[in-house]
Amino acid sequence: MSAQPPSLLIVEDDLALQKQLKWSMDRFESVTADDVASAVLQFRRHKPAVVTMDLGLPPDQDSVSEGFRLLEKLIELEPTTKVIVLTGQNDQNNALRAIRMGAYDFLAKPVDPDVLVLTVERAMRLHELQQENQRLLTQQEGEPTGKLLTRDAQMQRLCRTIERVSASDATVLLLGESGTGKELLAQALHDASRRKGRFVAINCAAIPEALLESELFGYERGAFTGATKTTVGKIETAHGGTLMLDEIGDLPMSLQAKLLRFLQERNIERLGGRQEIAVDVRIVGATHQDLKAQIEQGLFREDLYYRLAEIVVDIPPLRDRAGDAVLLAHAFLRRFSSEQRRPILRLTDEAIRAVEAHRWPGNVRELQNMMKRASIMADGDRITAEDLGLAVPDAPAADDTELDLRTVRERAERQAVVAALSRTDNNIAKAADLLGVSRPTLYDLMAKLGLKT
Ligand SMILES: Nc1ncnc2c1ncn2[C@@H]1O[C@H](COP(=O)(O)OP(=O)(O)OP(=O)(O)O)[C@@H](O)[C@H]1O
Repeated sequence: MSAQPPSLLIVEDDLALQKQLKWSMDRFESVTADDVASAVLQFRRHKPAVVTMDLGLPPDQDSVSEGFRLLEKLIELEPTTKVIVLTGQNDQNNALRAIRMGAYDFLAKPVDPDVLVLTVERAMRLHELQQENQRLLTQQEGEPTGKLLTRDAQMQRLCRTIERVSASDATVLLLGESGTGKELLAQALHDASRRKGRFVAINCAAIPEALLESELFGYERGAFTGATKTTVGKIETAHGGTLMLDEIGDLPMSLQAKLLRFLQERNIERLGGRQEIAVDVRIVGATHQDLKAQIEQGLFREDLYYRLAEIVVDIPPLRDRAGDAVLLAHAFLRRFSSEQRRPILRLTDEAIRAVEAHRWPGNVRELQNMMKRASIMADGDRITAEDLGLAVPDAPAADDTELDLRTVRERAERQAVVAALSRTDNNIAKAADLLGVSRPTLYDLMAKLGLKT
């Protein structure tokens, strides 16, 4: 028995030819079959990456019906398999039909062994890369920041920072416009920290000043009129976990002092209480405000700022993340389509350009809401710029002042690849077509630029 599992299945009913094919492709571990039943059996058993198959199979060698039956079955069993169909000369129609059904490639008989080996090799390479990509994707989903979709280099770096600081107890300050994903990142930080307690978020801007103190610190029974029972505050609720103070720039001065005291001493006193309660909580502050400017205006305590800002994470707005708007638009459409049990909605090319050009003042939240509305309102399976209420841009503007050729080239390459992948919703074949390169070249480029599908 060979050490390697077979990666190639050769389906050919002419045994002499089958032997010849096996011999000419002896660099691959292969198994053979001579009809639909034996091919399916071998396929299920070995899950080969590549199959070469004849279309004329028994019992009806002169027709292509058995061949197509097998092709359909193989693609159904494993859509990622690369099937190479060997057709008769002048059999263009069947070749095209096979490709439409999901075959990877076709070759006309008699097949040149060198061409065959080359085609199989490329198919194997592609299969391997796709498996690797799939593995990376599932791995990414398992990561704490896996729910955060991005292909932007700065955002990816930021995710790694979040994962890295998660193990420490450092207080983290997330700065970013509204809807940029601050809460998503705070939650990811908590998940990655493996702190056993809960993740609790409180929006400091949404709660009236009079109530905010009791919300945060809790109160004892009888502390004020209406305090009929002792109630723990958000800080205590998050004991052992993470407390996100959203819109911390809106925290009233009186509470800033109290929060600072808590951060220094790590214990709280409930309203109306006399006892100090030690609380172990990781604080994550978040705001869309410019805290430094607020400090200058006397609206935010500088000492509190430095307590909060042990690690500062600047989240870029969506408009500055290359390719992300379209990537997210596709992802949201897929999610909403499946939630509404309807076929996946697609953006027209014009809609894609409009999404790319829009400034997204409300960032990811605005985009998410727009896709949700569009998916509810859509009549057919296409969404136009008009459906989205977006203007169609004229021509892409270029304002590149960078003149170092290598930097310019690399940036342009990354932009083009990211845009092509986003536009085609990660369809490698279509993205490669758009870019005018072969699929293997695109995979090489993606590897070089550190991009995942
Ligand atoms: N990169 C992303 N990938 C997927 N979903 C995202 C991403 N960024 C944000 N979202 C989603 O967008 C919505 C808004 O994000 P989130 O609430 O985290 O933003 P925020 O910065 O906290 O907003 P605000 O400042 O208004 O509170 C959420 O539903 C979130 O799940």
